[in-house]
Amino acid sequence: MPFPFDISATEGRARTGVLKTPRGDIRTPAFMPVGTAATVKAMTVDQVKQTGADIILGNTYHLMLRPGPERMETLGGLHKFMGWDKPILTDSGGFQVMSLAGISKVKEEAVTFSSHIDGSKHVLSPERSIQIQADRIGADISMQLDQCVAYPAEKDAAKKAMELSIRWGARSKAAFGTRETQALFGIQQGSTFEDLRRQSSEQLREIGFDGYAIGGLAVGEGHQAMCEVLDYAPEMLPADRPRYLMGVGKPIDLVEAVYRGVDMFDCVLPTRAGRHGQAWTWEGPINLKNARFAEDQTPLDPTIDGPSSTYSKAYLHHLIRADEILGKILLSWHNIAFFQALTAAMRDAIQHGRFEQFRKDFHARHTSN
Ligand SMILES: CNc1nc2c(CCNCc3ccccc3)c3nc(N)[nH]c(=O)c3cc2[nH]1
Repeated sequence: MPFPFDISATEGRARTGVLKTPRGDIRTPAFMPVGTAATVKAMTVDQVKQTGADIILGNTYHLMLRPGPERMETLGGLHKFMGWDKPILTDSGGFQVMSLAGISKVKEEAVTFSSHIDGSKHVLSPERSIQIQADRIGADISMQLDQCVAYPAEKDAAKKAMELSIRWGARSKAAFGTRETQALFGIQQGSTFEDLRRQSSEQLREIGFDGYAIGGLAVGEGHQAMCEVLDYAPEMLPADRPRYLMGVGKPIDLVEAVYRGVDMFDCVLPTRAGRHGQAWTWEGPINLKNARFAEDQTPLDPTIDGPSSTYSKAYLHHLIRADEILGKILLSWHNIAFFQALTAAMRDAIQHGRFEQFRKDFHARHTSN
């Protein structure tokens, strides 16, 4: 029985609802902070909770290299290990292998690669990825193993990767079996080719998943090209199940993807940008390193609880300039809280039938650079 997904309101293609899991409810549209190596970088789980996040991401690739799948299970699984008792979604590791690992080889049977940490050899098959995600890490939501092609892609290469991903999707589903307290999401591929994405969607639907991700985007195509794919891709997927756009994105990407029917997001941007002094605001990103903040006593955002409303830009400017650890902590915390405030505002707008107005106001106020 898949997790109940109750859509409480829609406006055009945008939806708002709740994905109910044994470890807690996930309010959608949802932004999922990324916790690569069993930590949302520079934040305690309590701080992550305070931002309003309902779910975080774990990463099979990183965790299988360190501390290792079997040790993770010995230690009671990721929730216990890191002290996060709400839902965790893990990616299957294939994307990270292609972007992080040393030499890697993709075969029908599995991906083989050498660790970027110590060069050790590893094998990731659909079956092994499911075992690591669902049984060793204990993820509430696991992702099928897939192959994401770079952008731009030749249509033939995109077709081959999409068809391999479908075969791996079927093997992932078979390995996952039927579970009462855990879910498995399929991943749509097909690069920027509408017919490939349609073929992928139809075959994913036949296999049957608890939720469906849109993969193969945020790989360098840019906002415009991504939106052109999102003009059709989300609605090729079942309307009654969650749609997760992987690796996205900037605030403007979230607004435009929600407008086109996406429910769930993950991105390293809030924490990564925070560590480099960038703070996200309703007017767009600002960099606290900039001298113009040296005597600015206003807070980042008085409407957001926590560091966003309790510290001056001048203080944050000082911390970042001094490369103080606290600067990375406070800006990561603010950015995650801002992304939660953004998704909360979109949920509220859709619930009250004013998302169109929200989207217009957002564009008027936000200058993305
Ligand atoms: C940034 N752009 C982007 N990211 C993509 C990802 C990874 C999503 N983030 C997962 C993560 C988990 C923990 C720690 C860090 C990251 C994808 N994952 C899969 N499986 N397939 C994709 O097509 C795919 C496409 C992507 N584009």
